[in-house]
Amino acid sequence: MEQTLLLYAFPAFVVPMFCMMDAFLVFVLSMFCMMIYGVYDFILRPKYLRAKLVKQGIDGPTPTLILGNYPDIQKIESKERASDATAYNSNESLSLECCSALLPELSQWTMEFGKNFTFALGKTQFLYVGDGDLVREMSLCKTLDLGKPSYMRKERGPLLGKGILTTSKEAWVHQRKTIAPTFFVDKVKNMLGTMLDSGDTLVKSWEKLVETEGGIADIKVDDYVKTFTSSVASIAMFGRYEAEEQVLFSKCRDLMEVSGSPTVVDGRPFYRYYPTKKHREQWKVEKEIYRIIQDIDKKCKSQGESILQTLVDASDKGELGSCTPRQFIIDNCKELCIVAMEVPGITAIWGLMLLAAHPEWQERARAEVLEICGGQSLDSEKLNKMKVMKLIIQEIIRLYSGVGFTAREALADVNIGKNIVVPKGVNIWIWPAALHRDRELWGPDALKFNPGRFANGIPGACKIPSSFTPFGIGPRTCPGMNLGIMELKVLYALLLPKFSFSISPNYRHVPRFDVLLEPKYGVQLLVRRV
Ligand code: HEM
Repeated sequence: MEQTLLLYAFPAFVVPMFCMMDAFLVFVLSMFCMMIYGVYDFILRPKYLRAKLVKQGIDGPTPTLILGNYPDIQKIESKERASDATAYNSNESLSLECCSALLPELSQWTMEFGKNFTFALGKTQFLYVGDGDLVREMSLCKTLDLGKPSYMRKERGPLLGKGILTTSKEAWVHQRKTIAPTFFVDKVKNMLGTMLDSGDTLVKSWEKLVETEGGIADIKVDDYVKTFTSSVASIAMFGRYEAEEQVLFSKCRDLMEVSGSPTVVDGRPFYRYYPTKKHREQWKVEKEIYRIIQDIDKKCKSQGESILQTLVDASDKGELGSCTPRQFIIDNCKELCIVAMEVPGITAIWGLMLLAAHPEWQERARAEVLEICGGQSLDSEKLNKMKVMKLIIQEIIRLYSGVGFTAREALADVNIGKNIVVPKGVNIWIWPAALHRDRELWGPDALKFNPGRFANGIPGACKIPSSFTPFGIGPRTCPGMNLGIMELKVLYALLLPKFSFSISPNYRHVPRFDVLLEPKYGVQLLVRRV
């Protein structure tokens, strides 16, 4: 009897005890696994990646545990980062050196370790490629194992989402095959009419300003230029540029503004999840953009051909990766709006500043436009004949192409040329601003604005032509290149015959690198009628 009672009591008493022990064991085990994983992820893996690079002759500053080289960066930046320049003094020549002021740590490490070096931001190991020969090898590397860094999607989620700029492998191939043909030369040629109309609106508004200001207007050109690029982008994307699209592009600008520099660069891991004021603002604007694109999409269905329609058609076929069809449409649409407005916009703004600071080249370009157009309206044939303009645009994008880094992540071990194997997990950075100012590649006048250097093409200007990378490298080069160049040409060809410009005494020459390389306080010009 006693035995039977004990048998009955056994489960009632012991089972919960076992359960508690089980739960405790599971807890201890999972803590142990997490610790092991943490040690592997934060300490062993970065050490292993760094050792693999060092073994191949690529050295760099010694990282600290967990934080990597963040402490070094803070030390160097607090010493070296230039304070904002004062107003531009027209008696002095404009300094086109900006790398050591923007990211002094990269300049210092280049001096210490050579043009290629390795460093760590937290647990992420980087390979910085500043050597023209290695850039050339990279540009020949076609493997899909060179993808986009995962930190871009994590840190830039609200801004970029899962569109073409952040995806890799087969999902990227599908996005690329969908998007790139929409910017082929024949498609871009058809956008000329739109560009001329938008450019004409800009010219008329400056004419009015100059007139009301008594012959010379002090104009901050940024908003005018970005309205021009937004309207061109909008008509390509949606077939129209009306109130709703104007709100969309202005929200995209707000999102860029609140996005600032990525946290992987400023050193606060997991910071992106904190509901700070800035982050809440980003999440709010992101949602607004999502809603507006959805609304436009409903209306666009009846509008016929547009890039949005192309995205919709491709969203239910091909490899979407981790995207839902809706994300495929909306994230790509948002990315394209942002890129097509901001990058040619910022490049065109820098270009106006450079032309204003170099009246001799401004005059040559004006004379060429007047000679070729002879009072007639612009067309593609006339644009193609503008040789001086071509040189000027090449020099503008050499110095200030707007884009910060060309970034890649090795998604498997990747051979670059014959000598280097980049181990899986390493991020690669190429910095065009530094590469395009390298005296060994461009000669002693690398820091001068000299469009004439391109008179014999890129090989005549640069010792290793494939290290001229304003539009990136390899299979991921910019698909919007033709559109971007044509926008610059049209804008300058419309402005130059009407206006001459010089730099306003209120201009402050402070390049800023957040999402893109832009003029921190905008570009302010003194504009007169010719
Ligand atoms: C002067 C103007 C422009 C410049 C200097 C420029 C520059 C660049 C650069 C450097 C890249 C990175 C390439 C790489 O990672 O190797 C890029 C990518 C890209 N650009 Fe542009 N761009 C310009 C205009 C445009 C325009 C007008 C569009 C049209 C939407 C556009 C769309 C894109 C897209 C979609 C990508 C991502 C390509 C991919 O990852 O497959 N760009 N651009």
